[in-house]
Formats: sequence, C-alpha cells, structure tokens
Amino acid sequence: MLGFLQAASGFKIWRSSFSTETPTMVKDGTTSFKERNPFITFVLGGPGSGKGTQCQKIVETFGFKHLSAGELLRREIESNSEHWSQMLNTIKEGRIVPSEVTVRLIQQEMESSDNNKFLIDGFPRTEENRIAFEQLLGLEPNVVLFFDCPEEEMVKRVLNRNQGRVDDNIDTVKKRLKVFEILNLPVIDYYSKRGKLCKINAVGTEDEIFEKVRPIFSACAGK
Ligand SMILES: Nc1ncnc2c1ncn2[C@@H]1O[C@H](COP(=O)(O)OP(=O)(O)O)[C@@H](O)[C@H]1O
Ligand SMILES: O=c1ccn([C@@H]2O[C@H](COP(=O)(O)OP(=O)(O)O)[C@@H](O)[C@H]2O)c(=O)[nH]1
Ligand SMILES: [Mg+2]
Repeated sequence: MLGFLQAASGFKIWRSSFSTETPTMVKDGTTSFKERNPFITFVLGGPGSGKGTQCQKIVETFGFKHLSAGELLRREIESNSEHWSQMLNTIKEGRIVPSEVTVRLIQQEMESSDNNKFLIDGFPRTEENRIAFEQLLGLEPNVVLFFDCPEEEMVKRVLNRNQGRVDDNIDTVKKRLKVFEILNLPVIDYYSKRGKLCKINAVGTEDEIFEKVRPIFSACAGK
C-alpha cells in the first residue's frame, strides 16, 4: 500500500550507499551531545500549516535555535552535495528523503550550535525518521507541537507562499498531504500517547496562533 510513497527510482542503491556508514556519536576524547542535556522541540503539521512562521516567533521570543529539516535538505541540494539530484526528485515528488541523510544534517547543526534549545521543524516525518533520530542521538524531544490545519487552508497557503519552491504546486501538494496523512500522523499519534503532544488549532492570524504557542514555552522560560 505504501509502495507509491517510497519507490523512488534508484532509491535502493541510494539508500544502501548510506547504510554502510556507521554513525559515530562520541568521538575520542569528546563528550556526547546527549550530555549537554539539550531541550528539543519537534514542530509538526502538514504542508502550509504554519510551522516555519510560528518557529520564527518562538525564536524571537524565546531564543531557540531553529532547524528546518526541509531547509537543510534544500541547502544540500543547492550546494550540489552527493545525491543532490535524488534529493531534488524526492522533494519534487513529495516523498521523504532517507533518514540517514536528514538525521546527519540535523545532528551536525545541533552539535555545532552554542544554543542548547532547539526547534526541529518538519521532522520527524515518518516513524522511521523518529526511530533513527532517537537511536542515533539517544535523545527524545521534550515537547512536540502539532499545528492542526484543515487541508483546504493548507493548500491555499502553500499555493500563495511564493518562495519559488519546486514542491509548492497543486500536484506535489496533493501528494504531500497524502504522505502527511499516511506517514506523519502515526508519529503525531505516538507522541500523543507519550503525553508529549501539544496540539494547536492552526486557523487564525499568525499572532492569534502564537498566543496559543506562547504559554507552552513561558512555563519553562519564565516569560
Ligand atoms: N496563520 C496564518 N494565516 C494565514 N497564512 C499564514 C499563517 N501562517 C503562515 N501563513 C502563510 O502560509 C504560508 C505557509 O506558512 P509556513 O510557515 O511556511 O508553513 P509550513 O512551514 O508549515 O509549510 C506562508 O506563506 C505563510 O506566510
Ligand atoms: O525530514 C524531512 C523534512 C522534509 N523532507 C522533504 O522536504 C520537503 C519540504 O519540507 P518542508 O518542511 O520544508 O515543507 P513544509 O511542510 O514546511 O511546507 C518535504 O515535502 C519532503 O520531501 C524530508 O524528506 N524529510
Ligand atoms: Mg516550513
């Protein structure tokens, strides 16, 4: 049933070339990232639900480091890194890039940051993403935000976004909504059962929505 979501051409070869690498968390003589005891927030929601917009506001008010998984992947593509064309095709088709790639990029950004409070925006997109992150870093999120938005509102926002993205067109958006429902909702459900989910109704003005976000962080930041 999920075949159409995962069967990118060359996907298996691409994937196996990553799986031979052994991720090294603790280099000789250095402490592991986990020992920094970072505060981690995953920010989830469908395409156009307002994740990036609200992350900006959280950064301004609470001083988090914002890591957008999609932005990190787009940056990799722009820098012509290895596998850039498979990544571009995957994004154009609204499918999910292998966890090894995304987790490595997120891990690098976290480890090189002076900030210890992270907003990880648009990740994990699948249960496989979630498990890869938790196993490789040995960490779980402290909080998971879920911006709950009706599909027609998400479509309208994405089609008006105007950032020149290859995936902001009606065909790709329809595929992304399907991928969100099939692969991302189980992650949201998982964190709900773990008592970590903060579900926010994402309809309203940006400021109205931020007023629902603010108390979640005020409690721990004293603001
Ligand atoms: N509450 C809102 N009401 C209307 N438009 C919004 C709202 N929040 C964000 N937008 C707009 O919708 C588009 C998608 O928002 P974005 O933050 O990029 O969403 P996501 O990161 O979840 O895809 C952007 O053009 C943004 O300016
Ligand atoms: O962990 C991730 C995050 C993003 N993507 C890809 O990057 C695209 C854009 O993601 P982004 O979060 O930027 O989109 P948004 O939801 O903000 O519109 C997604 O559709 C996926 O194809 C991915 O494969 N893995
Ligand atoms: Mg975004």
